Amino acid sequence: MNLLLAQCTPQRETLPLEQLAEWLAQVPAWRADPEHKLIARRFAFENFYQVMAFVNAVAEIAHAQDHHPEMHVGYSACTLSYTTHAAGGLTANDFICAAQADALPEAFP
Ligand SMILES: C[C@H](O)[C@H](O)[C@H]1CNC2=NC(N)=NC(=O)C2=N1
Repeated sequence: MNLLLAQCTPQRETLPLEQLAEWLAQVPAWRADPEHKLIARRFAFENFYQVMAFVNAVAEIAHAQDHHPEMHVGYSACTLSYTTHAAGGLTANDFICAAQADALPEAFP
């Protein structure tokens, strides 16, 4: 699956470990928690204007994909985490949105 072009669909089953490893390798800046319930990445910026532009772009991805992150927003950084509530863990939807967030501009990649 091309994660950048993919569209989220309703998911109720978490991913098998093998698939998880393959997609984690495609979004290397993201970390899974030890229980593989979520993936997270910190994005760094020069100032709050850049942070909020990023937050709004991530919101557009969420609307388009109907899949929604947790966002921790600070003055010069935003940490995103994705999990699929309906599955109780990680699904394709989390990796699709992570890959699409990776494609947004970042001040300090
Ligand atoms: C019907 C709709 O697709 C679901 O409620 C979506 C909305 N956004 C969601 N976002 C996330 N992160 N997990 C979900 O299970 C989820 N479910």
